[in-house]
Amino acid sequence: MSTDTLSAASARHQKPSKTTFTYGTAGFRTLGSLLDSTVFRVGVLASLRSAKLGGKTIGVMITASHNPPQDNGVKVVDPLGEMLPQTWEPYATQLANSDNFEDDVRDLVAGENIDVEQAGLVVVGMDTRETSPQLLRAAVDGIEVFGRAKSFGELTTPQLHYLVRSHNDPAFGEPSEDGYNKKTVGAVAEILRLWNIQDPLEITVDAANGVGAPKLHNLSRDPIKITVVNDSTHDKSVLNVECGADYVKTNQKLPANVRPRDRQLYSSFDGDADRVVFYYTDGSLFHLLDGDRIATLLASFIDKLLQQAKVQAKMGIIQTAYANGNSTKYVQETLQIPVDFTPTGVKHLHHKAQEYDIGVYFEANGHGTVLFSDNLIKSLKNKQPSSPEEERALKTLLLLTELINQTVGDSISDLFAVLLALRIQNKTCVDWGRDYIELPNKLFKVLVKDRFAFKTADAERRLVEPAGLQAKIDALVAAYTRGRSFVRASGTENAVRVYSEAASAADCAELGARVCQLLEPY
Ligand SMILES: CC(=O)N[C@H]1[C@@H](OP(=O)(O)O)O[C@H](CO)[C@@H](O)[C@@H]1O
Ligand SMILES: [Mg+2]
Repeated sequence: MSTDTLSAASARHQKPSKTTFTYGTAGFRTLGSLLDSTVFRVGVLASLRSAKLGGKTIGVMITASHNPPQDNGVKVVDPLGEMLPQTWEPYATQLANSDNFEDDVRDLVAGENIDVEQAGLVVVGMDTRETSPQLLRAAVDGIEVFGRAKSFGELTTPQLHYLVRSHNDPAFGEPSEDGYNKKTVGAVAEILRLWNIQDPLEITVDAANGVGAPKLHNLSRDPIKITVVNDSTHDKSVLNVECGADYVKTNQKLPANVRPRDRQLYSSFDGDADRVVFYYTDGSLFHLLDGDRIATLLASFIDKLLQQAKVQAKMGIIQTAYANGNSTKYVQETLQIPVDFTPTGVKHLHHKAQEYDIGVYFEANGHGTVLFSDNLIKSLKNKQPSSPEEERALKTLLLLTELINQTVGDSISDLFAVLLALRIQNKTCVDWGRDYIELPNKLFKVLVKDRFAFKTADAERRLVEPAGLQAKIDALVAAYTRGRSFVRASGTENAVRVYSEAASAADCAELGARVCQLLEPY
């Protein structure tokens, strides 16, 4: 180990005192001004991860997604574009907080039996935040202690995942941003051609003033026509402010600067473009089409294609406790597709989805994707169609496996998949909104002394600690028709979240407020 380099480099990235860092639902996330040492250390960890895996390419993404402009964050991406395995998360947390960094690195190297000479490439991307460029430099500094860094500058999070995967697996696509664009636009164009659709795919997207904006501009070429609003990435103070997928989903209202025409579809990305939600207005009414809707739309579209292609496949939809109760009912009773529940955070949903031939996973907030198993792709490729209809369905399915990001939720590819599903099925946004009627639901954020005191079970739907609290929630819920409420600690913010739903909006608000009151002593 080049201890001199490690100590010299780490001396340039002093850890702030009195701050504890935790690798949570989506890596480290806090004020950007506090993160220099953490990002440097994550850089070191990423190159060690690469060494551990015999030199495979690893990714580091600098972003705080939908968080406010002053925040930032960092996460590590594994070779096939998956999240860092949970067994390595404690190493990340330990190194970030270590007062004996060099010793702890040495212990990790010995404990995991890592040959640091094996450290290979780490690709790095960042969102558009003010602190991102300096944090990117800290990451590179850390990576270069043992390995090699390649910075791609501004990227969406899913583009970084794509790049990691394509560096390790050339069949996945060209390892460049241009390769990502070509793969995406190529699949869209080919699907439109198969279905003889002449008009381009058109929509207005609120890009949250984030990195999705320039990336959408790059992609907006024949046959894709996108109008981007909230695309001010130069003004660093407006990222995610009164706009973006999280704002629209949480407040259930239009973002700033979108002036909709009635019954027309609009969409919002989050700050790093891995979440997308849709909506339309009808008079004074605002209709949100969230991640639950995207899952049902794509699953039913794919199901139809499977039938047309005469292909048998095991499909499942993966949800979290935040999925609307009526979406679950619709999937189980009308679509007759099995539903699984996992804890919050795409890493959990992603793993569950891998158990199916086709695993459709979306968090209600619009973060998700559709995974196709290698076996299924192989059988789609090998199948000899016996009619033109069958052939078109088979080809469309194969192109969807190219279009839809197989590594992580991706606003851009999800956007196109949704627009294609609607267009091919001649379905309007109003039809889509009528698939099922959502139960009124509300999300609350409660500040508590210690969010880590809140421990859950049953895919986070029940509290096991603090003792006795779940029984009180159950007693409240029992009084409301179709009532449901649960409490869990956020993994990205210093708060506890409360979710409520019920048959009427008034009941939903009252139930949620009462559950929030139960948290006052904590
Ligand atoms: C209710 C909610 O939307 N929670 C979000 C949020 O996690 P929390 O652990 O709830 O803070 O951020 C995660 C990362 O983006 C996302 O995966 C998750 O769905
Ligand atoms: Mg995000």
